Amino acid sequence: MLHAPKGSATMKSSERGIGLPSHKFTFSQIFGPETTQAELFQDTIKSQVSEFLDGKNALIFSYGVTNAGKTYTILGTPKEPGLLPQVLDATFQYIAGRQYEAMDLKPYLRNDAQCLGPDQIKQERSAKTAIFASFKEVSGFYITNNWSLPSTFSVISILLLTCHLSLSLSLSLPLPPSLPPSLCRLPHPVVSSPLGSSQFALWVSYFEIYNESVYDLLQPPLCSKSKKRAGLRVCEDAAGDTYVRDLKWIHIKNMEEACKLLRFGNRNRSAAATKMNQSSSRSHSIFTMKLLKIDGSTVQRVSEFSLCDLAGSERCNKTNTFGERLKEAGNINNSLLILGKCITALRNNQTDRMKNSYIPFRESKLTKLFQAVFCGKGRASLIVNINQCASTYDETLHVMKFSAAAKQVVQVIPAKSLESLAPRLVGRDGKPLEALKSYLSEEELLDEEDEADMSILPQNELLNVIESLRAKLLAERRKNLVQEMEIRKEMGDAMLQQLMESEELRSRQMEELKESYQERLENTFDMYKDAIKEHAYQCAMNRVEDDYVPVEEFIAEQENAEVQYNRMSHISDS
Ligand SMILES: Nc1ncnc2c1ncn2[C@@H]1O[C@H](COP(=O)(O)OP(=O)(O)OP(=O)(O)O)[C@@H](O)[C@H]1O
Repeated sequence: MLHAPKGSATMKSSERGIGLPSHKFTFSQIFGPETTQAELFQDTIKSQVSEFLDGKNALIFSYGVTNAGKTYTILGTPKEPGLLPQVLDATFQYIAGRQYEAMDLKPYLRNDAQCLGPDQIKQERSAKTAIFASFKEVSGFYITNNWSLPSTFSVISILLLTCHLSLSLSLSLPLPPSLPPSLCRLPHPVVSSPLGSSQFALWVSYFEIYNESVYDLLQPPLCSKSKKRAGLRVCEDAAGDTYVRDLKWIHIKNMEEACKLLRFGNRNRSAAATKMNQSSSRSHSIFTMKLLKIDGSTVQRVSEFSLCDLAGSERCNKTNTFGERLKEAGNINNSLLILGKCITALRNNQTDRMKNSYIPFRESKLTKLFQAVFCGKGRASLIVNINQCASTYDETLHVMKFSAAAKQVVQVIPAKSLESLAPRLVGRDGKPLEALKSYLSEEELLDEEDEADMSILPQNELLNVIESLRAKLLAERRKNLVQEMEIRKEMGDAMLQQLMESEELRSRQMEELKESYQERLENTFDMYKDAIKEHAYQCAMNRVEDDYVPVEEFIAEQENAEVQYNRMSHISDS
């Protein structure tokens, strides 16, 4: 239950009769400030860790306003290790004694693995050595970045009643039928050690999305500050799954190595002080583990577990944001906005069978990268961090509204029934497929309030009912509009088809006509040619007949001419 404090924008609005001063939200689970990190792990993501060890994908987000405890939830402190070190610890316990030591099998693209040659293995080893060489011996379990805060600030942080609200966007996949039943049980601590001869290799990556660019946090820092870090590209593999190209994947064997990598990555992470948090994270950081299950020298499966520490959602005026910080805030808010839009569109598509809203996964790097998980290839959980600080009330309310929308994505789909549908839930374009639409029955789509006696509802509940009815009416209108458009499109298509067919017929007839004219023309031409030839021959024959002189007459004439000539020459001589 959120009650707007005096002076907050929400309270001011409600005093003017717009909106309510109190809001009620429902979450999967709520944890108070007394909750330990171990309890949080047990009650939230433990089941996802066991699924990960069983070969499925998992994604955890920590979300909330700046300074609400997101980084604390994910990383924790040396005394209170957060979710990430606990997941790593559980994984190493699970694969203990069954680690695949050779580094010749490495994750490739999003879900594949590749076999490395001797030179590539050498490169992998030297990349790992280069990272570890930058550390002196690490003592202790886990060391985060700068946890020491100014004394005034530490007082404030003690007063913070940081809560973790957990909800999950569960789109779980069925267990592979080949899995032995022993893997489904969860004794101490998360999943029992596997039976059989399988071995496991754990590879990790750590990157951040800062100002909509992806940077590898396991890349050695640049020597010169003037040089710009190289951003990495988000690409798609043949199956349409996204992956970060040229991202460093490091093979780790124990918690000490994991701890060093985390320290290395955290040093590279873009954190800058805002007015509200001295070590505020200005980027979304994503730590991903890939577990390769290997039989002999063949990779049987690759499962992925990502923990995403989102940058704080914030309004610019509160956090004194200028220049570079302002640009960061814009990018942070934009990617969170897109995340919100995707979740809202997913929810809308699930609640309205006729709706097929566009889901803007591609509009931000964050959602593009995790599209597959949202679309059924794994299970996503959102851990919402809030604090009771009155000055961030309006932002916190915003966070809660967003999370409430995310929560509804889960409520519509019973996870068990989803299992058989999950792989077909959403197409590559992010649109939900027919399977899900037809799965939801009319009754499931009717809210309880449709059947309730509304007169007994308090005013704010009535407003909610009105709001929901308004939304339904709008959805209905939109549905009708879509149907009308579809009919128009169908008619247009049919007319176009008809036009194209008649056009084809016409051009075929033209062609035939042309051919027949051509033939007739050629025949006439031949006829004329023959006639001309005949005429020319006749003329020639006539000429021959006219000019004909019999031979005897010709000879006599010749002789006569000769005599004449001789006589003439004699006269001239004398
Ligand atoms: N549950 C908790 N118990 C004790 N201290 C906490 C708790 N949650 C947060 N803190 C402290 O509050 C301060 C702010 O927390 P943190 O840096 O995790 O916030 P954040 O939400 O990640 O902020 P940003 O988004 O700005 O990075 C830190 O000093 C952290 O140690």
